[in-house]
Amino acid sequence: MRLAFLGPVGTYGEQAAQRLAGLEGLEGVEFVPQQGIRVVIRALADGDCDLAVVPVENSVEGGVTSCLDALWEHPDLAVARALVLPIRHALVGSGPLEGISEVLSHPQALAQCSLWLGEQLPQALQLPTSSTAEAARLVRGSRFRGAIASVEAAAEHGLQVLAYPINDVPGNCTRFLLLRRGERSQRGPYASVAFSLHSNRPGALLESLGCFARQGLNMSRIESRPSKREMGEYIFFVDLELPEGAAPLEGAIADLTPLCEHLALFGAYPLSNLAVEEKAP
Ligand SMILES: O=C(O)C(=O)Cc1ccccc1
Repeated sequence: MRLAFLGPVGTYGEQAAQRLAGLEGLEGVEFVPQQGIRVVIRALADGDCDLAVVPVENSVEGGVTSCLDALWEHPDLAVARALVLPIRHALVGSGPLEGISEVLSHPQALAQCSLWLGEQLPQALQLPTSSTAEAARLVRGSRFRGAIASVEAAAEHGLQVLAYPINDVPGNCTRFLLLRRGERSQRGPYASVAFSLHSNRPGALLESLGCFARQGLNMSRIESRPSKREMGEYIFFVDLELPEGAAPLEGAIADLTPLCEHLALFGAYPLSNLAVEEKAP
């Protein structure tokens, strides 16, 4: 079984992929690194891989737009499982810290360490890369370039840890999704849906959210993305907590369908939270 993840080795995506494969009880998985989040999803959609792991939301920076857009564009893909991973960034390189004039990393990682960078390396140029581990790979052999990546990525790419932890928010964590092709399940403790509405009129969104409220479904997240067709037209992404049994979700979807131009259920799935486990004594 081939599993696509955001590579190269040493990304947070790889950590999440290994955990998610373990939680699914999969054995003999071939982990296949890809160059970007959209490429990860394409590898699954095109049948080159059987599974894919992508970041969907960060506790500090919010939704990963490329992932949300890709889910909307690929009705053939389903969410099988979710995992919340604690994210602790390090500045890695061949040192010393004072000599670093360029910092490379994934844009999310640069944003998650922006206060630290402003205080410790205010003059350093910030350069975006396709992933944190790609940044680590690129700074190898340089004394003036550093990367923001995990401690594991530093070891993987033969670099020193120059500062750790450097994320601005101590509880920084990211939710990753395990995706597969095929039917989208309606049974599981969490569900993700997205919809666009027929009409832009007073109360239209309120009416649509009422479909969840009437079934007693708690929304754990709501986010809107531009439809990209017209200014002011949106797609709403909603995560729901499902009580035992699928009936309330079926009821909500049945009520919501006539209000929507397009409605997609990405799947119902289990979620594991390693950030909570980390906090437990
Ligand atoms: O680049 C990585 O390591 C990723 O997996 C994407 C990412 C970047 C920053 C925080 C969480 C995930």
